[in-house]
Amino acid sequence: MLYMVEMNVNIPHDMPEEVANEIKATEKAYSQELQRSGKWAYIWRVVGEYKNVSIFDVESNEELHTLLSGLPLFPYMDIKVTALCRHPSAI
Ligand SMILES: O=C(O)CC1=CCC(=O)O1
Repeated sequence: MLYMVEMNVNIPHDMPEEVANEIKATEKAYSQELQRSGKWAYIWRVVGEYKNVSIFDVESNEELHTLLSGLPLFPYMDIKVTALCRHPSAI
């Protein structure tokens, strides 16, 4: 099942820089492992925003929820999930 996931990151301004950098490094490793597995199929930066648009290819809503809620930045993100299916005009 394919999903478009929009993640808008809002790290609190009063979070110490070292703490934020550690969380971002852990997030990067977590996301790259999922990218290597094929479950996190694409990730793009949205120009001019601390936001990404990603495509996930997972088995179920539950699996997607588990992966997203395990993101180290999860407590600091607004996440919008859109389920996708093949367009009838796609070739
Ligand atoms: O920087 C972001 O958009 C948040 C994020 C998700 C995966 C990652 O490595 O960073």
